[in-house]
Amino acid sequence: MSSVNAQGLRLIRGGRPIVDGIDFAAGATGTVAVIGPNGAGKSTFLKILAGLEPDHAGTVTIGGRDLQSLTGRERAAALGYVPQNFVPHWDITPRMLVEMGAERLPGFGPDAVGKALADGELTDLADRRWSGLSGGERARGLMAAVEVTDPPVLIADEPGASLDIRHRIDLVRSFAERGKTRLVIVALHEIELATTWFDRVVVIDKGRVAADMAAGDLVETDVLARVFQVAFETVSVDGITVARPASGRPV
Ligand SMILES: Nc1ncnc2c1ncn2[C@@H]1O[C@H](COP(=O)(O)OP(=O)(O)OP(=O)(O)O)[C@@H](O)[C@H]1O
Repeated sequence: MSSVNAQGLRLIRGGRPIVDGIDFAAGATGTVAVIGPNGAGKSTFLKILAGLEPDHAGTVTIGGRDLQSLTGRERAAALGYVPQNFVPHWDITPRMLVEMGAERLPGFGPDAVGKALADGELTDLADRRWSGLSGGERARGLMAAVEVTDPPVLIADEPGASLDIRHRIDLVRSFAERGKTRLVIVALHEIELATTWFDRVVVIDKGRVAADMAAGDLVETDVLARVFQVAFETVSVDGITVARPASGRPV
């Protein structure tokens, strides 16, 4: 189990700050949704947390250890990262990808690979080439390759973007379950899913944190309308108040 602590994150690209002073701290368990408009800096923020943008300013610690000081193997044990875009360099199969995930860490055998493939409903597709898979099947393969390592910290960048509604709900449900014992940080665009299934929502706008609060508190504020420039309404679902766009009306 690992807490995450990030202080003073800043990253310049193309001569401008695309992450512009983000502080973020999370305990060893829970679910955090990262939302914000296109280009707000969500992916860049998650890449910094995953150790993939080493030229950023500021510090990131995982389990109290500076991320930059970890070896590749230690980092692989500390966190799992699901990128927004993944293009394999050769025509890999889901089984090969999951095996590569499992091989990164000791103690994982064929049983774990088979279970991860089954959990992703990929058993029948396990040996099909990547080029022959649909977008959603690829997304499930990618998730399976990270989940097989059962990382203490799971960071995922729009992992449900190409999934149909059932698989998307299955995915957020699995994040909610995982968040009981692990830390899960997910960027996504579906405000309704973010406010329904995640404990906490971080809203990023123009490289900064516009709000960072419990989902139930966020829906009572005007932050969503201000940041997204769309009117939102709240509805009560199973005793949880969630936000959804009010028929796409602009603010
Ligand atoms: N290498 C780069 N050079 C210049 N600008 C960049 C570079 N990488 C990212 N950016 C810009 O930084 C901003 C933040 O990008 P990022 O991918 O983090 O946004 P995002 O919030 O994840 O967006 P989306 O919702 O569209 O996925 C964007 O305006 C993007 O064009």
